[in-house]
Amino acid sequence: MNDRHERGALEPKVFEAEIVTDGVPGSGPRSALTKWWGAPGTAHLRAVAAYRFRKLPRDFLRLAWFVLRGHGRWMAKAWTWATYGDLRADARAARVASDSEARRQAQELIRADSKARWGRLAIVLHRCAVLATIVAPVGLVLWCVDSWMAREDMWPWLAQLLNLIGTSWKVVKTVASALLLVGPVGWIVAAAWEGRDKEPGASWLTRPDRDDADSWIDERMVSKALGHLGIAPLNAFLKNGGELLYSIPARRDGNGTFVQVRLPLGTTADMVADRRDKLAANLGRAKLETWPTEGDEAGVLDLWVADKGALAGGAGEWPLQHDGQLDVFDGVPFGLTQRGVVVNAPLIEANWLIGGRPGQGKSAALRTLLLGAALDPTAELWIFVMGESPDFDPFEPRATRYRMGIDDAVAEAAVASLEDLSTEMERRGKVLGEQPGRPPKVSRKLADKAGLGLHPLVCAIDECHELFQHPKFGKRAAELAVRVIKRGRKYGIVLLLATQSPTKDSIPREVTRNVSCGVAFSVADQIANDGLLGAGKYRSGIRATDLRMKTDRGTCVAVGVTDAAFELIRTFYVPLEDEVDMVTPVIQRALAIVREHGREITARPVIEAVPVDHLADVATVMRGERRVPTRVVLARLAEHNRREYEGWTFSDLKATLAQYGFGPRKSSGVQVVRAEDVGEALSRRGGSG
Ligand SMILES: Nc1ncnc2c1ncn2[C@@H]1O[C@H](COP(=O)(O)OP(=O)(O)OP(=O)(O)O)[C@@H](O)[C@H]1O
Repeated sequence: MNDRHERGALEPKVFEAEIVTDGVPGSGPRSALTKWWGAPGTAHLRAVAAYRFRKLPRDFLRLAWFVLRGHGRWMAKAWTWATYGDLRADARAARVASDSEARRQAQELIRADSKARWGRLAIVLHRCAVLATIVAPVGLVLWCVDSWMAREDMWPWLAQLLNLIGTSWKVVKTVASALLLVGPVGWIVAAAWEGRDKEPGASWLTRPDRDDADSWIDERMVSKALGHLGIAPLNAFLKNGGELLYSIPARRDGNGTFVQVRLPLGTTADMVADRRDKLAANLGRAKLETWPTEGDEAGVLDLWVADKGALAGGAGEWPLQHDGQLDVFDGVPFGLTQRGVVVNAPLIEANWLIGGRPGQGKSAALRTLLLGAALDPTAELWIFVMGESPDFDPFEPRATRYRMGIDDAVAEAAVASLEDLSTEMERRGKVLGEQPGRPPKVSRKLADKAGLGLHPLVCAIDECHELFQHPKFGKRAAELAVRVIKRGRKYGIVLLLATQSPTKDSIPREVTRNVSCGVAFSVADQIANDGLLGAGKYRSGIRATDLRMKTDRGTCVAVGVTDAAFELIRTFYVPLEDEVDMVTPVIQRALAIVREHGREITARPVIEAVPVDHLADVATVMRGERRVPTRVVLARLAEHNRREYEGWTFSDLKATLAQYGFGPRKSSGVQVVRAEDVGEALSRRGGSG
């Protein structure tokens, strides 16, 4: 801690002023030296050197401690080796686990190891003895000969041999005396290495490099923080000298630091995510600034830690507040991610579910998306507000459908519009099928062709839980919404839903399951969290429950908005409050853009339905079965196209089939429609048509 305080005073100062030599600025060797001295690289090196110099006494003590601890560790290792500590621990664990087989194996292994070790020692001693019995007499003889005879009188080969032995002995002596000097140094270095701090990272060497030093995060700190979470297997691993494996070492990632850690046996990422408060405290951060989530596997922890205070403050002004138009195919600027990057929220081929506690910014976020859509001259807007709220009033001139209120008429209008969207999908499907090359989905080019009616159609429903829970229209609204969400994406039809209450009773499960973009502002519990972001998100650490009411207003957790597993987004805010209305000017601009492009905004009260093909519908609801009872056919038809078939009776079905030359038949006492008859009628019609 002290390091940080001390450091501030010694922060490098870079003097940029040039020295004037002989009246010529910036010339001469003195100037070059000054420049070099003041260059950022040199200044940094000086800062590091000064920092290390100040730390010298502390480093010395630290090193001495390492040497001492290194010896301790060696002794412990030697003791473990000598007493078969590892194998004994295995045997103990097996006994505790009542695994007699494993225990027997461990004991056998101890016996076998001990035998092998003594055996090896015996072999070495034996070899030494053999060598001594050969070398000693020969050496003795040579020594005697060399003592009693002059070398000149010896046989030449013997004299040469003795010379060689003499030279070798000298070399050995020189090397030994050198080793005697170097050896202790090597020994101390090895001991210090053995006794070093085993947490990874050597950031203490270069700490002044970082201008965010007081919010320092590196592998060392992360290991320390993880080691104090109270997770038993992780603690045991670290206590036994284990080192965490960093598959991605600490690296700058936007306004924070990212690391990926492979957790040891018995520890999962969600165990860490469950102790997020502690982890945040250990890292000296607010909870919101600490994001432990599950990586590719349950045992891999992705940890992103924001720089201190980096997430405070809003996202700033919406980039399109004063100027510019937009192509919805490119997305709408929505906010800033935790990394400080602008999120271009996808609208085309996406559906949104936005939720959170009251007053946290849902409507404002929905408004931002709609403002983006409004600035695309080809986009059509339908807006339904299921409550008495003026949040979207300024959109009225730009929207082709706008209804607001708590009365049943608004719910009815919203359901009718969802029906229309369903019909519109069928029409668009047909139009697409008629285009050259049968494109699979609406593209920008097709959307621009005014005659085709394939332009982006964005339908927003605020407080949608009121609609889905409506006693009369709720069920139908849910069915239709699911259909639009599942199939609308190909046809440029987008559904945006916002709600205060994202529970399974208020929002149909299928809606939650199928929306591509989930946005959660501050939510109360796991149910609301997973209702908006998807099942299992809370468990894996993606939690909007940690967003604080009021303090984090305007900040949300979003999934599906980018390729990342989640984003923490500070949303842009286009104010619409008591006396400030920045929305209307944008809408005015949007209207001008629409006019500039020669388009018109006209209310579309009814969408022309594609003519219904009864025979084809009957064929569809046969679902490949040979015989289907007429009452089942009627039920399936109503499900398939409620508007057309809801009131149909047996007589209607019979009359319609009669037009195609067949009718229901009796089989096992019930009236059925036969697939054969339908097939024949279809082929007859195909032939005649
Ligand atoms: N991105 C933001 N940045 C700053 N302030 C915001 C942001 N979004 C919303 N607010 C503030 O929060 C207030 C409430 O926002 P909003 O009406 O969107 O909330 P809500 O969640 O829709 O509430 P309710 O559920 O009651 O409709 C706004 O009036 C504004 O003051």
